[in-house]
Amino acid sequence: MSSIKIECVLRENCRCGESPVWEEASSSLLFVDIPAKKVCRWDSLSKRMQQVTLDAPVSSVALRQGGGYVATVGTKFCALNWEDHSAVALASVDEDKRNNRFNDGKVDPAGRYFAGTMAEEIAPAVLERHQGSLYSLFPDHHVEKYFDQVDISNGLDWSLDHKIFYYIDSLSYSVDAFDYDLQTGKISNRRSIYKLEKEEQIPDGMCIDAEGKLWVACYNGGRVIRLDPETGKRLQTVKLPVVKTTSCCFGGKDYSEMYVTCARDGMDPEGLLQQPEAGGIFKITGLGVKGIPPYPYAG
Ligand SMILES: O=C(O)[C@H](O)[C@@H](O)[C@H](O)[C@H](O)CO
Ligand SMILES: [Zn+2]
Repeated sequence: MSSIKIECVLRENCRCGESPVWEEASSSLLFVDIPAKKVCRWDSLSKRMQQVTLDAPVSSVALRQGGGYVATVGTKFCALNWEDHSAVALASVDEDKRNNRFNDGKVDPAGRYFAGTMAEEIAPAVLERHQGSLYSLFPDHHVEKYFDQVDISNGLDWSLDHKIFYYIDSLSYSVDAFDYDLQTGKISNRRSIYKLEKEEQIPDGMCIDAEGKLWVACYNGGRVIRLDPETGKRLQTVKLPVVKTTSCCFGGKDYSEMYVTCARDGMDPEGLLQQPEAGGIFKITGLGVKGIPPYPYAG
């Protein structure tokens, strides 16, 4: 039996921490704080934090083949230069929707950067409905749109054989799957593989483990859950000492640790007193399962 340990490794007070990504080359965790417009990089060896502040909400970050990063900033896919703190737009979406911004994003196994949009929130999960769409930025910088009518575009990942794309529109309270064509980047045959239970609250960020099972961070649920996408069954629940858990990824040595982001926005003063680590970065060890490395953007 493995014994699970949960530890707040960085008390960062993120307003809305999101998009954790492990960078093996520097033993660092990348993540964003969306409303604070920040991309952060925490060196797990030196415990030092670096950050770049941009001029619009930054909702996801990813590695870039050949160095540097890409990020979704406002409604733009951007290339991020860590040295000079610059963000250069590679493509723009939703230009007719002034109140929209990107939300979660991740790179597919062929190096395309997938990310979806949403209307800006008035309060957490309070927003104009059906304004979002799902897009991907191809390595040649052209953008393809998959569908619209999304409420809060969130967690995404691909099966280990690259034949299935998993996706979460938070307000559907469902984890969905599509058939995936890695050659073309096309998706088809949408179906639900898991409906969240009431106490699990709102599905947010997601990642896959080396056994092909899905881990979903439950916003307002204070937990990550492990799902078997084949049977539609929940296999495990890991509770955290903060309620607004937003996303998760594997990292550390051999991807044997899980990192979880969370939010402070939307918590009342009493909640913040009870959960002083809200907005921090959590590390879970002893899960007994590993993750896989993140794919870098190929453009
Ligand atoms: O990070 C996100 O995905 C959204 O931008 C957040 O605002 C919350 O997670 C959402 O409100 C919960 O559904
Ligand atoms: Zn999210």
